[in-house]
Amino acid sequence: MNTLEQQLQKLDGWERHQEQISKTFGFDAYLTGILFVERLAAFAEAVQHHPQITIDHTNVTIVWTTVDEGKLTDKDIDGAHAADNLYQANGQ
Ligand SMILES: C[C@H](O)[C@H](O)[C@H]1CNC2=NC(N)=NC(=O)C2=N1
Repeated sequence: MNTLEQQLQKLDGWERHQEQISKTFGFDAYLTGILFVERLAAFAEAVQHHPQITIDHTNVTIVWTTVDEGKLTDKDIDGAHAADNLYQANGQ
């Protein structure tokens, strides 16, 4: 059985801060980062689970937590994998 802790350990480069996980993605151009944000936003709408997103020029920081439950859940793990997959698909 995969506990949340085990799933968190499988994530690459995500930092845990209490009941949040975050990762900063770097891009070679501002609009490449914006494209990543658009794709992640489409994912978020599809699954109705939305990350905090901070855009700082070519760096995009994603924070996942499950607001309704006030804690980390499987939805946040799924969101982290989705962000990683979209980042790779972007050719970064
Ligand atoms: C009704 C709606 O699906 C919920 O309010 C969703 C929307 N998006 C959400 N996003 C996040 N990050 N956490 C939530 O608990 C959450 N709840």
